[in-house]
Amino acid sequence: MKTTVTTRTPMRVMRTPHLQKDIRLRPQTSTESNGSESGSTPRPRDPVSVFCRVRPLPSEGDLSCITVRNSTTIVLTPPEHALGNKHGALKETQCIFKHVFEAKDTQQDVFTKVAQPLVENLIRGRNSLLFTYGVTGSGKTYTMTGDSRHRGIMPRCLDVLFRTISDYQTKKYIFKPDRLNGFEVLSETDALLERQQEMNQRFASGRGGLKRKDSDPELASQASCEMAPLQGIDEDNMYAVFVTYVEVYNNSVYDLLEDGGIQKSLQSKIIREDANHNMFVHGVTEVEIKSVEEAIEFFQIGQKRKRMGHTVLNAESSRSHSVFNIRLVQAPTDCQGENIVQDKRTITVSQLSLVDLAGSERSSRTKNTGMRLREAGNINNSLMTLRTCLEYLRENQQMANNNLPPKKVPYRDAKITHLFKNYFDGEGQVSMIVCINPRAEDFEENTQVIKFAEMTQEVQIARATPMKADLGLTPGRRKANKLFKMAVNNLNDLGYTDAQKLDVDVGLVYTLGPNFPDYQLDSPEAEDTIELLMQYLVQRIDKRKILCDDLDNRMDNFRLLLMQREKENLSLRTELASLKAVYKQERDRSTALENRIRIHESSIDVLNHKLSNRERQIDDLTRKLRDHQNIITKKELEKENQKKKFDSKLAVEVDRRDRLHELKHAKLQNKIRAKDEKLKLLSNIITSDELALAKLPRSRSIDNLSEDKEQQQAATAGSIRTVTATATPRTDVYSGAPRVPRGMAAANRRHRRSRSAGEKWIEHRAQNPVPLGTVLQPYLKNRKSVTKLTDMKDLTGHNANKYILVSQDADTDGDVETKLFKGNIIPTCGGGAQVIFDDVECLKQTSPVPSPNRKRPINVDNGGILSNIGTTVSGLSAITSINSANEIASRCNVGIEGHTVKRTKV
Ligand SMILES: Nc1ncnc2c1ncn2[C@@H]1O[C@H](COP(=O)(O)OP(=O)(O)OP(=O)(O)O)[C@@H](O)[C@H]1O
Repeated sequence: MKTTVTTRTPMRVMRTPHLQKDIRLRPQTSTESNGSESGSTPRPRDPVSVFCRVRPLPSEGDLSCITVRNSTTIVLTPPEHALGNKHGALKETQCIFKHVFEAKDTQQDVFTKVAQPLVENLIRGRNSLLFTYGVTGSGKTYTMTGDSRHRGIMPRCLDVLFRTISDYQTKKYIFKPDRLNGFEVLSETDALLERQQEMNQRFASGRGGLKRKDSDPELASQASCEMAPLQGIDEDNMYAVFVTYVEVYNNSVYDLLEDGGIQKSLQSKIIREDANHNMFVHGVTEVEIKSVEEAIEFFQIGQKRKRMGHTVLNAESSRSHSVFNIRLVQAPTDCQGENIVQDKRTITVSQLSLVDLAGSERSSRTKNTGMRLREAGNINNSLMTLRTCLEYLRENQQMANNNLPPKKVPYRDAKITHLFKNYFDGEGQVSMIVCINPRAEDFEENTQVIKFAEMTQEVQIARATPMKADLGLTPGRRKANKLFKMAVNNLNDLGYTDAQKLDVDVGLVYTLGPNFPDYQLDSPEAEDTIELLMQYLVQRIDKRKILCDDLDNRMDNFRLLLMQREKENLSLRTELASLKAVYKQERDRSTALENRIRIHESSIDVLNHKLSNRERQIDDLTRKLRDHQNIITKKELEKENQKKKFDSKLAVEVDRRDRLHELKHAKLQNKIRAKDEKLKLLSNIITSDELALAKLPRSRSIDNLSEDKEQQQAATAGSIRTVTATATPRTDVYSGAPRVPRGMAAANRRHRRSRSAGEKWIEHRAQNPVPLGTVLQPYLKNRKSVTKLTDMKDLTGHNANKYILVSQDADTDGDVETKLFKGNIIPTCGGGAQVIFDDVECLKQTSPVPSPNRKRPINVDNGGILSNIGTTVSGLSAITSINSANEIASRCNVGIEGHTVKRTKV
């Protein structure tokens, strides 16, 4: 990017670097000014600017000896009591100054007229000296320093200076004092290290160093200012401010900012001359400051040290000269206007010295003795030396026109004159404020002061020529760079990311510099003009050479760049062609892919539609499933509840049955015991019958008896013929003919009788018997069914001769077992009847489905009473047989006892 910045700062003086051996600002030396000046081109000179400030009268009753006539003139009127004014011998004295400040004039007025031009000098690289001169109490310190409400020249100078350079300050320690009145340029890294070291030292310990408070309201109020920044700053330079504060007391120089305690501060310093013939206090503490508050803080530290030193030395503050130096260091920035050129020769140092001189009263008037007298003597000596120096300077300058040899100026006679030798002897601007206390008592001292001021005004000081290095860099580059960066940032914000890669070009601007000087040779100073023109032409030639070289370089660079671009262009064209082919292929491929995508998209739509339908269905089904599950859960709960109820009922039932069973068992036991006794009785009867029968003839009756006996035995022994009804599938098998048990006689007398021979059966059964679902039924032709045998007539009333007892039981497996106990009814001699059981038929209906509770059949050996008829006879059947046998026995009771025992249920 090419910048179009063509404005140049007015103070720039072109000077080619190769001609400049040392481009530091270098005031002329006394030798040059006094001796060799005659032979060289005369430099423009300005008289010392002397201002007068008349303070208000200390008290209302005081008489004044001063009258301010106008802004430049005062009149000194001798009071009547003044020395040598007998009979009005003394006349009024009128004195003219550059400007006279009256009592009503403010500190700002004084600053604007006196000090502001000096600060402008400072910024432009010129040295300046301002000192206040006057008797004690005339307002020197008030003018120079002021107080918190009426800030003096010094804080105002700092304020306006920092306001002016605020945007152009370097970081701390970029410039570093070399302890020989010069400066070095440090790199960013070194400066950073220095800053870190300083910070470490501050935090390390609370040593009595120059530690800075963060914010002091008093300082802030002193620092606050309403002044506008000054014009004319070189915006391509970077600036740093350094201050020193020294005191000259009894012709010794003390450093007021020295770190290390009062003892060290009281060690006097020596004044030395640097390589450029500038005078400086050797080893003085030079503090870099970055704000006006910081500067005032250091000033106050110095003031404090000054007071402490005076206490130690038993001195008076107004007996010393104070010198507060503000040094402005500036150096140009590089071609990009960003960093400082790392070359110490490019540094320009300018200085503003603010001097508050001690009071100038005579010792005879103050009537001092001893120490004070010595102080006064020293003060007078130093002020006298100043006066002498200025007088000699004036005389030398006046005599220079007459070609007379110059007088040696006695700068070294006093420290204060020695320190400022280069101002008077070299170049710069010197200003003096003469402070006057207008009271009549100070008339004589004021007269002396005014005489000194008049004389000083006649001294000419060479005008300072700022020597700034011209490195051929483009003026305004810093601003251009700043603008360029702003533009780049704007472009970046707008989305042009490539903008960041752009480089700013703030190279040389093709101009030969300032206008040609006036070259009219008809004036008396023609020779000077020619000299000036020659200098100007040399500068122009040099500048032209620089520009030509730069142009050649640029042309070469441009050619190279052009060739490079052409090559790039060719390769880019080839690349473009191949890319176009690739692009076409890719476009075809993408079209095909797009078509496929379209097809897939339509099928995806169909699938999506289906999917949504399916999802709806799934939702419906899920909802139904949930309903069903709820119903099932509900039912299961109900079932569970019912089961619980049933279980509880069952438990109650089982309990009740168990109890009944136990009762029955106990009853049975009793009955068995009774039956046993009865059986014994029966056997006794039988035995007695046998004995009776034995007496009868062996006949058919015997056979019958034996047959009956057999039947009796069978009945007694429980001869059982078991018929097993197998149920596969649910069919009942009835054997019909009873089988003879093992070990029994094969003969069955019953079959020998005809069935039609008049058998008449009494069927004794339950009220509602379970119907026999068997194929084969018991054959009972003439029968009468009774449910109860309550009376004898029931057994004999029907001419029945056969008795059958039908018993039905359901076992645990649910099988129904029907038993038919058969017997003959035999009338007894007592008119009763007895039943002799001779047969048992057992009909069993077995469920075709095997019950889980059904147990494997077991064989029971009952000692011949119960025969085991194969494995098909169940254990339960056997037990039933035993019960049946018992029952037969109980039935026998009917016959034996003549049914005396009441049977509730058979
Ligand atoms: N122009 C002024 N307006 C108002 N007050 C002033 C003015 N000049 C001086 N004073 C006051 O006069 C007093 C003495 O002034 P100052 O200390 O500045 O005198 P000085 O010349 O510095 O004395 P010394 O030589 O002893 O240092 C101070 O209190 C100050 O406020």
